Amino acid sequence: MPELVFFSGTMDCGKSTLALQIEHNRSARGLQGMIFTRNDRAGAGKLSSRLGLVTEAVEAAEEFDFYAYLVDHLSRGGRCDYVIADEAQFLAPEQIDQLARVVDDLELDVFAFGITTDFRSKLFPGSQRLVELADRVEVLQVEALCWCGARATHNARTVGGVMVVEGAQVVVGDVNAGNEVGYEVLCRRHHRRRMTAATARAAALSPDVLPVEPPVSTRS
Ligand SMILES: Nc1ncnc2c1ncn2[C@@H]1O[C@H](COP(=O)(O)OP(=O)(O)O)[C@@H](O)[C@H]1O
Ligand SMILES: Cc1cn([C@H]2C[C@H](O)[C@@H](COP(=O)(O)O)O2)c(=O)[nH]c1=O
Repeated sequence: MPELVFFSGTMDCGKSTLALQIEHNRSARGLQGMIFTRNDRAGAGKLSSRLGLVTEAVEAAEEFDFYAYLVDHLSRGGRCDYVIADEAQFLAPEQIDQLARVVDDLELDVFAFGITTDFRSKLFPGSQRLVELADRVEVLQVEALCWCGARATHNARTVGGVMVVEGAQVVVGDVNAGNEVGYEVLCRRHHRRRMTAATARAAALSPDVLPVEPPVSTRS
């Protein structure tokens, strides 16, 4: 039975790498996939992973219709055995509906990859629709870590090194970027407290932070 699967996680947890692995393993067995992406950091029409692998993809822009594109491709005698859609958080809800129709009416597996929530910890509309429609939601096994060592579950945006909670939902960027706009993955506790690795380091070094004395009753 073909499925719509949503592989989700924070930034930098290996989603694009897994997309490339699924593509590799299936094409090694003679299957032919159609790869789509939107706004990959490597540029239009690319699906790239931080491990250095990159492959060509169809750029699914705003008005792109996945169902119509695939019907057209197949009716011209083209082949497609499965579909991969990376950076699926950027897709419009209607485009996710099209992907579900690809599964149900064209009987193709669709593997979608994306982050669930934005820098404000709000759902991206595309991810919300995926959670609503997917046959399965898979959280990636390789966990990205917060600076404190806990599992990172949230994405923070920094502007000039400072965590922000206001701004446009979509700003293409990277972790460890050192650019004006960057991203950092954090656990919920530190996302709530707006404590990035840099602010935690600064607080630890600050002379304003006094060493904490244990309560009198516990002193030996
Ligand atoms: N130099 C490296 N050596 C080993 N693994 C790396 C290296 N750089 C990145 N990675 C792995 O790649 C992951 C990021 O993969 P990527 O597919 O780009 O993530 P995503 O698409 O989820 O943002 C990191 O979590 C890490 O496990
Ligand atoms: C949190 C957040 C992220 N983005 C952008 C930044 C990157 O370009 C992608 C995520 O890519 P990855 O392969 O999962 O690392 O999304 C954004 O536009 N808005 C956000 O809030």
